[in-house]
Amino acid sequence: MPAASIPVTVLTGFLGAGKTTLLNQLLRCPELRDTAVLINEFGEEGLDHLLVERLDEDTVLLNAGCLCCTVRGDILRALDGLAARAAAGRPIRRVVIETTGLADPAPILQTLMAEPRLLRSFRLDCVLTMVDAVNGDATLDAQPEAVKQAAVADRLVLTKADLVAAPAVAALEARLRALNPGAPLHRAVLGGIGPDILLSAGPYDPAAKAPEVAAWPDAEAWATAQAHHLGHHHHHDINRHDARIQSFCLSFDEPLPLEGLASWLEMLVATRGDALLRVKGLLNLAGEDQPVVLHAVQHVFHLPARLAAWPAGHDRRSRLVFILRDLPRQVVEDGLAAFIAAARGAPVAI
Ligand SMILES: Nc1nc2c(ncn2[C@@H]2O[C@H](COP(=O)(O)OP(=O)(O)OP(=O)(O)O)[C@@H](O)[C@H]2O)c(=O)[nH]1
Repeated sequence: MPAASIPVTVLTGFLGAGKTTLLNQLLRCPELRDTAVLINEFGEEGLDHLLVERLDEDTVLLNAGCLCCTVRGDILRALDGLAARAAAGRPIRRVVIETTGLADPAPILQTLMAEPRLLRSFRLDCVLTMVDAVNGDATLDAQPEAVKQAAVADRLVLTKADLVAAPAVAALEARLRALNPGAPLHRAVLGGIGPDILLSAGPYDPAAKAPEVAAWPDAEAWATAQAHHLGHHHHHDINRHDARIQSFCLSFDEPLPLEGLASWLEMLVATRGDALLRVKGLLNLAGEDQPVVLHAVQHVFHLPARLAAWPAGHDRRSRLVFILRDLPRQVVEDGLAAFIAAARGAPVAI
């Protein structure tokens, strides 16, 4: 491993756990200047690249998709590009890869630990896994990738403890400690944690993990070799995520009435919160100059936030990204259209 290799942090955690919130806070710290960021989102069209506040030439978007070979190819290409820029004198002191919330982290770890040309310039430093105190317990029960994310972590960060009673937080922390006894467990409310969470973590040591966890990246290498051998490498591996999960983005040219949108979302969260893995919106609301960001995570509808301005270079259409389990797109489109039409016929209150 060359002494000058650039440390890479993998930032993971289930949908809506608070990864982008933490990243935005960390990227403001002077200690983390010269950090490049790779963002991978699930679905055809994501919004994270618009919600990460520092968007510059060192922020790279990976093609949306599950973590099959296609996305791994993107990671390789993106890291090659960063290595070339570092060699040409650009100060890149660290890389953070924000994975999709549905990502099984093993393919990324395997790529980072075993790809010879990456090892010349980069070293896997730390896997930081965020767990949401509101949904964490249910998510660990239902989603095997969330268990993997927590089990491979070097550091665990529990978020949203401000929304949950202390005994439930303590029970979830006990579960996480049992799942990954070696990883220090921190808490962060709205991304409030210092840069040391990244700076003092690495290097990643698979030998320190439970034996079956340490074996995951190798199992991954074997599976990849098989897939290539079988010529499957351009297909999504549906086992990487549940085939019942789908993602899509709806966009709207005209400003939306907050009233109709909010009543529809409240209804959806109340009746189908189980199906609503994630909703993210960047919205142009009628009567508002600033864009409004909206987040729902399963049964939790977070307080909408205003951004200071529209992201540079992007039009002002509203976009709503959905990640749903067992809820057809048509049901969502029809319900939303009906609520919007009803609200447009009525006076809009902001
Ligand atoms: N109350 C509270 N809300 C939080 C906390 N951390 C994050 N949130 C909110 O949770 C919502 C989702 O946060 P994000 O940072 O977008 O989550 P993410 O993990 O990047 O989401 P995906 O990229 O979809 O997986 C936002 O509305 C945040 O403001 C926290 O500690 N407390």
